[in-house]
Amino acid sequence: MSRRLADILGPELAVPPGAGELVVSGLALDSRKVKPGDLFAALPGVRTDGRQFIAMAVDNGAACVLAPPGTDAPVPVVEAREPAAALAAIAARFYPRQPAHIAAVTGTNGKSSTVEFLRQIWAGAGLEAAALGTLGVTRSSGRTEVGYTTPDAIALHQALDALAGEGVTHLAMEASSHGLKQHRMDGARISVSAFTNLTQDHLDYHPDFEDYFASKMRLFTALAPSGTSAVVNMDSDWSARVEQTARAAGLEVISIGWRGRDLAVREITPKPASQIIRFAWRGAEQLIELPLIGEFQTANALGAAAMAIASGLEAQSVFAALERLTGVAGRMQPAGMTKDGAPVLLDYAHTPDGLDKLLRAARPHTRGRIILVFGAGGDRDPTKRPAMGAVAARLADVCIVTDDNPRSEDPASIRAAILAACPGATEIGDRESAIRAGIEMLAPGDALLIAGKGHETGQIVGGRVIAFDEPAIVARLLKEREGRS
Ligand SMILES: CC(=O)N[C@H]1[C@@H](OP(=O)(O)OP(=O)(O)OC[C@H]2O[C@@H](n3ccc(=O)[nH]c3=O)[C@H](O)[C@@H]2O)O[C@H](CO)[C@@H](O)[C@@H]1O[C@H](C)C(=O)N[C@@H](C)C(=O)N[C@H](CCC(=O)O)C(=O)O
Ligand SMILES: Nc1ncnc2c1ncn2[C@@H]1O[C@H](COP(=O)(O)OP(=O)(O)OP(=O)(O)O)[C@@H](O)[C@H]1O
Ligand SMILES: N[C@H](CCC[C@H](N)C(=O)O)C(=O)O
Ligand SMILES: [Mg+2]
Repeated sequence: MSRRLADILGPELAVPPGAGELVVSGLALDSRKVKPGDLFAALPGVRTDGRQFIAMAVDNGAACVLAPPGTDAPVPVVEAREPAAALAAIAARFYPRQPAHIAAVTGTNGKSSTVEFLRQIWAGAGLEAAALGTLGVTRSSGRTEVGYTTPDAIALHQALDALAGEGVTHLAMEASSHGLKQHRMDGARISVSAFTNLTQDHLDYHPDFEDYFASKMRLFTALAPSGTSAVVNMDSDWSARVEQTARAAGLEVISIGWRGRDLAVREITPKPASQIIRFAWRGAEQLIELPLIGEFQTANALGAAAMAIASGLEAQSVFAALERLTGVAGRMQPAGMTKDGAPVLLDYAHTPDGLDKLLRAARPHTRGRIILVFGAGGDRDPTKRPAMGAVAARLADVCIVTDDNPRSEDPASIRAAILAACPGATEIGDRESAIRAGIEMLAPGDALLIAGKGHETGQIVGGRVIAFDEPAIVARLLKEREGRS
């Protein structure tokens, strides 16, 4: 695919002198991936600056460079004061097709679940639907990985174009705070947006909580067109400010949750494998049975339902669809049970609030003890480690602290930071051994929760990804236990 540079710059960027007929054959933001004829976007980064790699990009055949004003290069330079935002606009023109309806979800927790539930509701209504986020691109036919929750502008627009080309009309995507702050999805044409909740995460990347909040709010203030609907879950501490921000941006707020006005939750009754939810939709009482456990899954399912209605589906058929939802990979995922029926559940809780919600979700379903195996990621917000330890100490009966993607850090010091706030916990660094210990402890009535890895298939140690198939490991260890008894 090739395009004239002049055709992909749009009105806001000037064509460099002499580059009027220049043809660009691709886009790249990593000099190591530049191919002959590409436009190389030299973006300022956290660790370094893309401008340092212009020479490498040109050596690899870059035809032109996108960079801040005043950048020198031996090829034409497209100057942009905000090169990341400019790249998003360029990528949207280079890869012009997008699904007609794009729903975008932001918040600390619940994005992947909400977009997957929305995809299921749309698909059940006969629409060509997809979800895009941490789990990759999901279609009814299966999943392909994308590596990020919100991929970079080039990868994102390539994916949007390909999905539209395959006939996808309805896409639900995750808007991460990194993605929003780095303008990765500024070129996506959003028709409905949503906010789930806001609690601590990513304070390694965001200088403070206000910056984290403001980054999330770009979805409403900069991306969602005025007049479109924004679904706001009202049950988090930040919801009132979120609602105000959305209204000020000219969005039609649909407020949901216990404190919601459009969709007001009245009562949730947990059953062994489901929950009965009584709620009002614009004043009319509704009663449904959601075939999933955990109150947080109710919040996500109702958020998806409100977005589906905002996208044009009829409310009663959407609520009926909630009764057919299937669980999201790695979120409260049953992974087996002992022969006495003590369950093992896998979950992706990796924040203090995620753990809190997970442990509270499991409690009504557990007669005996809740045994929790968890860790915290390396090269991620270190301040969430003791906070996660404290939540675990408060709400689990037995805690086993283990490793979860130590990346470049010393795993023992990550565990130590958790253990400092989780005094009674057992420390077992090796994740498989930690799971084995949890399984060995299970008595009738107990439940084992294994948090942090969810759908992930590897343990990232240093720069290496070591295969770690948690469902298969749990199945094998349960079998071993049964073999001995
Ligand atoms: C913290 C963060 O967001 N980092 C992203 C960011 O990297 P950076 O700012 O550190 O980049 P840098 O190393 O300073 O380099 C600056 C520029 O020079 C370029 N470069 C660099 C080296 C080189 O040899 N040649 C070259 O051209 C880089 O491509 C980059 O454009 O820009 C890079 C290029 O797009 C991303 O790959 C990188 O993601 C890193 C690997 C990452 O781990 N990101 C995670 C934290 C992330 O984005 N997560 C969010 C949220 C997850 C969630 O909670 O759901 C997500 O959306 O996935
Ligand atoms: N609405 C919610 N409120 C609080 N915690 C939640 C909620 N939904 C999910 N969680 C917890 O967070 C975990 C991750 O959920 P999910 O993957 O849907 O969130 P996410 O926002 O996509 O996360 P990520 O930032 O990794 O993309 C779940 O496994 C669960 O433990
Ligand atoms: N999207 C989150 C996922 C964390 C999952 C956990 N397994 C970890 O590695 O910390 C992040 O990249 O911060
Ligand atoms: Mg996600």
